[in-house]
Amino acid sequence: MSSHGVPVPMSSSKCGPLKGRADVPGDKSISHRSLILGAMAVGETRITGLLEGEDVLDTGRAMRAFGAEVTDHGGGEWSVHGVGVGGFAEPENVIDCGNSGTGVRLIMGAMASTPIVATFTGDASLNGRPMARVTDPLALFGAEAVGRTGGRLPMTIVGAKEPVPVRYVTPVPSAQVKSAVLLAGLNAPGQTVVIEKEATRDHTERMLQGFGAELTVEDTDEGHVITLTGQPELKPQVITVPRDPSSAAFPVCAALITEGSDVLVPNIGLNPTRAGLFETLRDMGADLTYENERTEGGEPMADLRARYSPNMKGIEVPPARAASMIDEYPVLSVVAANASGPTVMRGVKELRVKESDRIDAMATGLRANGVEVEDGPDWWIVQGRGMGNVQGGAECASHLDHRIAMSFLVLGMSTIDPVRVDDAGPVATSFPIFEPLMAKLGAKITRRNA
Ligand SMILES: O=C(O)C1=C[C@@H](OP(=O)(O)O)[C@@H](O)[C@H](O)C1
Ligand SMILES: C=C(OP(=O)(O)O)C(=O)O
Repeated sequence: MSSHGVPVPMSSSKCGPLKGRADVPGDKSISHRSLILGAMAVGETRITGLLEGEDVLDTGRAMRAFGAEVTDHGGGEWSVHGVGVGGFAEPENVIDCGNSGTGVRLIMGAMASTPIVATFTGDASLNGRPMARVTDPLALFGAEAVGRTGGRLPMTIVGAKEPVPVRYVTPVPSAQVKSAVLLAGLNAPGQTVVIEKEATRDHTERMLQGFGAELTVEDTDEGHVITLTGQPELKPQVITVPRDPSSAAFPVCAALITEGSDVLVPNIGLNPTRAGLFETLRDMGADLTYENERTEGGEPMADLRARYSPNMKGIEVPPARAASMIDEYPVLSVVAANASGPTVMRGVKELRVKESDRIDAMATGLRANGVEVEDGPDWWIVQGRGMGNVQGGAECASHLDHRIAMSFLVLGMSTIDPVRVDDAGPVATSFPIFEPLMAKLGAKITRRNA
């Protein structure tokens, strides 16, 4: 569905080699956090390379509703004039976070320890996703939440009048939950502690330190212990958003399965909490190299070079790697379908509560296109058919999920018959230039009539 609610059906088919350079947009996780932390700092944060996808634009609008001045200077340059920790104003209207779990959960955290009331909603996908995972810990700060049955949006959060700091062990491996607690901890006096058993993306921790908060991270027997001292004055920052490894995944995987391809995806952050897919592809035998490796803004970076890799083998993906590639399993399953032998993915229950049930969405579409897939509550196995041997020819449902839509469009580049996607509109949430970028490399992705 486009943001206007009209489905955007597309199809993709075999094409000549993909060649050239793919400049993917800014990192979605860092873009959300730049706007939210900018709004909680005192003074003006400048942001270059912000992802101008619908998810992030919704977060920008939300920050305005809470009183920050958010200005688009054009060309990915933005500024946020923040109101300080505890300075959020009460929004006059409902906050619509669109399709974005990150947006709504982080913003709920950011306002939960301030004595204001806000009501949140989203699209049909977001309104079906679980929110108790954030409202449970936010209640410990003193915030109250009233939503629909099952802890679903629309939901009203009554911020704590006298917030208290919290010690919280995250029950699910989720950077969104961790971040919501840390952002709520900003306006609680004393130390808020979050403990996670499995490390998840650490952008909130790094950025909070960058904004001047006192935050320490320790590895202990209990897990990863993050301690934040509340009520700091956050100092505005100048931020250059790195390009998004989760978006880079699509041209990289497309190149690996399209005959003769050689694609360069420059300036990709390889923070170990995000780089699991690329390691996995290399373990499968992909011709994927890191060129020009360097460190920028404290983050490891490289240019990714992906070449057609006809002899990849299925593997058992280490479950310990799941959090570092959680958004990349759908497109990995497309590569797995073109590898030889089974690819086994375990410890991935979280895939069932994303924009769609991603195991079910991919398994159904892959099966319809001639790939054998088995699945259980927290695992799935894709039986690889060998490069170029997937039949294709079926229509796949994207279920309002950008990553499902893009994954099936990548699948169509390798199949014998074209693959159709019922609605690629959601791609605009995270990768608004996906279509022209892939076309420039040589992909055949076309819009169809509904
Ligand atoms: O914190 C973030 O920016 C994100 C965390 C992940 O979600 P979970 O924390 O729910 O796993 C990921 O799927 C999402 O795309 C972005
Ligand atoms: C899961 C995702 O996003 P979110 O949770 O922010 O909707 C994603 O981008 O793959």
